[in-house]
Order: sequence, then C-alpha cells, then structure tokens
Amino acid sequence: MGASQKDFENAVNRLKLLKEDPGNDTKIKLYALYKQATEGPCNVPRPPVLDFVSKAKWDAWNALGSLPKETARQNYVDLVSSLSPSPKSSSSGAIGNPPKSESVLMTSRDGITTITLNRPAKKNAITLQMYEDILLAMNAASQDDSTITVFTGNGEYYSSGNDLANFTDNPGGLKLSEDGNLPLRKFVDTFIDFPKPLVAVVNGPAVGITVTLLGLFDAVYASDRATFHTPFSSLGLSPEGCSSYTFPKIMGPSKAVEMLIFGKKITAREACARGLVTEVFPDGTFQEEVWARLKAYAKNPPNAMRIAKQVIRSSEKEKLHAVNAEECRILEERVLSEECINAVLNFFSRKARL
Ligand SMILES: CCCCCCCCCCC/C=C/C(=O)SCCNC(=O)CCNC(=O)[C@H](O)C(C)(C)COP(=O)(O)OP(=O)(O)OC[C@H]1O[C@@H](n2cnc3c(N)ncnc32)[C@H](O)[C@@H]1OP(=O)(O)O
Repeated sequence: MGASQKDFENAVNRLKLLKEDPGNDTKIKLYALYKQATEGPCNVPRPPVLDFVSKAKWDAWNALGSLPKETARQNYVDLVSSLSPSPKSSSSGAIGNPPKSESVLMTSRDGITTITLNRPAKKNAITLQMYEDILLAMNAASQDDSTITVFTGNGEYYSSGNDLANFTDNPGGLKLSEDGNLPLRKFVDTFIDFPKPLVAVVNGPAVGITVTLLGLFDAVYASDRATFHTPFSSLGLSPEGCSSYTFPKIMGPSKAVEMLIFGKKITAREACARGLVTEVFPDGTFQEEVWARLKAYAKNPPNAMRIAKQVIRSSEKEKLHAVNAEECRILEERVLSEECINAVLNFFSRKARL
C-alpha cells in the first residue's frame, strides 16, 4: 500500500522532464509535499515577511502539519502523475486516485469539489471500503484546483454513520494498521489536517462518526429535516472524531454530555443553537440556497482562504492529534467489549433499534 521510495524517486525525476510549467501554485504544493516526505513536519523558522517566495513555500509546508511522511510521498507521486498525461487524470478537474467504489462519489465544479456518500439503501452507512475511498477523495481534493471541499449524502440520510457490519465482518475486531493503530486514527487525522475550507451539506439525519467529525469542519449547513445523533453508549462504544474535545468546546460540557454520553438526538435547529451547525435552511429550498452560497464563497482567492483556515486552526492541531490518538486507543478496547458486541448483534437481529 502507498508509494514506495522508488516511486517517489521516479516522480522526482519525471517532474524534471515536464515540458510545461505546472504554475506557481502547483510548484509550491510540490515543494511542500517534497519537504514533508523527506524531512517531515516543518520546524524551521518562518522566513522574513518581505521574502515572499520563501514565505509562500514555508506556509505551504507548514500547512501540511503532521501529515505522515508516507502520505506526503503518496500525495507527491499522485500530484506528479496528474501533471504527466496519464489514464488516472480525471476530466472533472479532480486529481490523484479517485474513489474506487460507487458508494463514494467525487465531482468538481465551480471551484467546489464535492464528496457524496452514495449508499442510500443503507442510509449511507460507511463501509471499510468507503472509509478508504473517502481518504482517496480527500487526498485528491486537497490537491486539485477547487477552493472548497464539500461533504454531503445522497437520498434521505446524510449518513447513518459507521456500517455496523464493519464489526461483525471482521472477526476479532477491526484490524489495526501497520503502525499498530486503529485505522480510524489515520482517517480522523486527515480531517484534522485538511488544508482547504471543509463544508458539510447535511441533507438529512446524521449518526455517529458523521456527526462527531462535524466538529472538524469549517462550516456546517443543515436542512431543517436533519437530526444529529451520537448513540455511542447504547452501542457500547466511546466518542471519536475528536468529539470528546470539540463538542465540549463548541457547545459547553453539559450539552456535549447529553449528546456523547446520554445519546440525545437533537434537531438541526438545536444543533445550530449549540454551535455545531452554522445555519439551518428549510428543506424545500435547502439545496438551491446552500449551493448558491457555496458557489459565491468559492470565488474567493483560494490562497487567502487556505491561509485563513491555517491561522484559525493551527494552534489546535497538535491537541487534536493527541485527542484522536487517545480516543482511538480507548475505542480499540470498546469495539471488543461485550456491550458493543451485544448491541451490534441486536441491531442486526432487529431485537433493538435506535
Ligand atoms: C481508513 C479506514 C478507517 C476504518 C475506520 C473504522 C471505523 C470504526 C468507527 C467506530 C466508531 C463508531 C462510529 C459510529 O458511527 S456509531 C453509529 C453507528 N450507526 C448506527 O448505530 C445507526 C444504525 N442504524 C439505525 O439505527 C437505523 O438504520 C436508522 C435509524 C439509521 C434508520 O432506520 P430506518 O428504520 O429508517 O431504516 P432501516 O433500519 O431499515 O435501514 C435501512 C437499511 O440500512 C441498514 N443500515 C442503516 N444504518 C446502518 C448502519 N449504520 N450499519 C449497517 N447497516 C445499516 C439497515 O440495516 C437496513 O438494511 P436492510 O434493508 O438490509 O435491513
């Protein structure tokens, strides 16, 4: 899995043979990914204010935060591949490896890359393949020409969260990744480090991990039909997606407890009053109003938006990575607990529904 050192060296050489100048934005992205892949996170001092080129390069490198070297290497290889004529390049303007299944769709238009959960018959429950595909889509979206990245769901639901079959189909629990961590850690890290404005267009009810992750989004627009539910306790699980930190910060500890410990389902308007949702729209005009708004926002200068996000988020990144690591450590135990196994079996045997 992932690009090897050899792939990386080949990409470095292929870049030298490019006939067309890829443009300054791309060159800066390549520089940042190269530095991250070879040296790791940026820890050199920021260049003087008037040295614009060095400063832009430093900003791009620094914006990659703690992106693992392997991911940076893969992103670098993907970006170089997208510059050379290759069957993987997409006509939509998206670059990198696109999602592999039809359950995660990726489109790029009007400066917006949209990642759509597309499994309506299962309320957009997220399978292991879909988690992988979301990562591929996010990697591509982080490097393409779009200015804003949007998540939404197809059909009645935004998403019913983690597909509970991820637990039953993997005897002995979810497999840990090569680094010994629950693969969820890498997934959530990608949201923490995502460099562009990330917007959720919550078209209907949202459950579990698709609610907790909202605390890592930059804006959340919801239909008044949407509800927000984190039934972790009744599933024998524990909070994830950094919600143990973001929710108390966003809505205050007691409101966070209601959701994360007692599993209270809240409406879009309640979620807005709690600060989890940015704005609520009537369902009848939701799509029209939200997309018109996003198209206008997407016309803002992309670097200014990216840098503004970095300024707003960077001081919290280290904390969020630490929270994610700890939540995953605890969840690793919870997914093997009797409480969790019984809850999941109950769901599938229809003895108990939420
Ligand atoms: C890079 C790799 C990363 C790997 C990461 C691993 C991740 C581990 C994360 C662990 C942490 C957990 C996070 C969570 O999200 S917990 C929340 C999980 N979700 C739920 O508990 C919701 C379960 N679903 C329901 O309660 C109901 O289905 C719902 C209220 C959503 C809708 O009810 P309704 O009666 O309207 O519809 P149905 O129940 O008939 O649903 C239609 C069909 O869809 C199936 N379905 C729905 N949701 C899920 C789900 N989450 N998992 C599996 N299947 C789901 C349902 O079974 C129906 O299927 P059938 O038509 O075949 O019966």
